[in-house]
Amino acid sequence: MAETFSFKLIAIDGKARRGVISMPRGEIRTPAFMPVGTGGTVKAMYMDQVRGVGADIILGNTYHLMLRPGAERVAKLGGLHEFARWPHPILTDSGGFQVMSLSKLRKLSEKGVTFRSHIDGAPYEMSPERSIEIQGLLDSDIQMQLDECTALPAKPTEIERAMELSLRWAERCKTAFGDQPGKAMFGIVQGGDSAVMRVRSAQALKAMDLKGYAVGGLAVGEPQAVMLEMLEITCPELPANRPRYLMGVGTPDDILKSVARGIDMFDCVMPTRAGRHGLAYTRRGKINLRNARHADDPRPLDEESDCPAARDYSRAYLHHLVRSQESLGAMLLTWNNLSYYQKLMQDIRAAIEAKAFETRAAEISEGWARGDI
Ligand SMILES: CO[C@@H]1O[C@H](CNc2nc3cc4c(=O)[nH]c(N)nc4cc3[nH]2)[C@@H](O)[C@H]1O
Repeated sequence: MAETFSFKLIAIDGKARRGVISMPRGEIRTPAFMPVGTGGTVKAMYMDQVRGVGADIILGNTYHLMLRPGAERVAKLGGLHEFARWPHPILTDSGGFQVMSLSKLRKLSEKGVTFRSHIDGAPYEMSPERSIEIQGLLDSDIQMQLDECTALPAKPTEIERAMELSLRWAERCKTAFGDQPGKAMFGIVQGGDSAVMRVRSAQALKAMDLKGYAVGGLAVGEPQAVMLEMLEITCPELPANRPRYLMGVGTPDDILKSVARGIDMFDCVMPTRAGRHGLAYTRRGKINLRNARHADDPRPLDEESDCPAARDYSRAYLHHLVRSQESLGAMLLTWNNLSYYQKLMQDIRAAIEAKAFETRAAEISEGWARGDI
């Protein structure tokens, strides 16, 4: 355990980086995948299981938690770690993205955003200062600045406006966050699919000397090639000795390709959401357990996995659970998927240390393509 937030690079292989973030609540091995725990729970999982598959950190959402059960209430109950019984690091998103994608009647101004809850229509205001205040009430370890994520495609003037607003909000969040040595506030690079705007955003945030940097405004439906091109433009502008977090990403293939371009941290609803919809991620590719072809298949998802959900249950049983909409179906597939994602991250970290990332990445991708599943 460390008194203060620090990031150490252990090995570099091309642009791929193996590092470790040290914080009072524990260490985060990078490249890292953060299971999404939106409302203070990683859906269909016990927190001990989340830890058991190898997660060092989970993600929470300011937007959801401020609406229900309320940030002040969580603070009164001892903060999000106590509330959700997860004593390890938590990163919270700032709410801007969720306001724009979930809430109703939202209005954005220099001051912040006003909106109505998607749950009960109640009115709320969220300024950069209030977002940081809420993340503090949740006792979040890594807090994200409030930003405006531009939906793509967008006009250059729109991309520039939102990117510049986000920079002003970054300054206000840095001031509101103040000096908290055991925690971190990350800036978020915006700039849509514009190289010029991405560089301007990254350089301005670098000048603020923040403890970490997220690449935002991506994984919003753009082609993978556009996302990767934005990483090739953005990462070189960010300080090498600070963590880089690609928000909302992604599939196993997205992760391999983004690590290869210098990204250290990921979060994505894919493994948990897919698990609830009958989809299993395996080293041989994705399996849709809804498909009737599994009805009589006695094989497990992966006989070599150390995860009981992958090793001890037949595909026929999983197919039955999914078809019958049994809760255990979502539980076992979520467990399998998060276990697969963490095994992938472990594989990636070891490959970078061995200076064999490119070869290993190709082997992993071939495994998916074999398709003998
Ligand atoms: C396209 O699939 C949907 O999209 C989400 C994943 N993609 C994503 N891109 C993001 C960008 C930002 C950002 O620019 N700023 C802040 N503060 N948070 C962000 C969070 C993000 N998440 C999933 O919810 C999924 O349902």
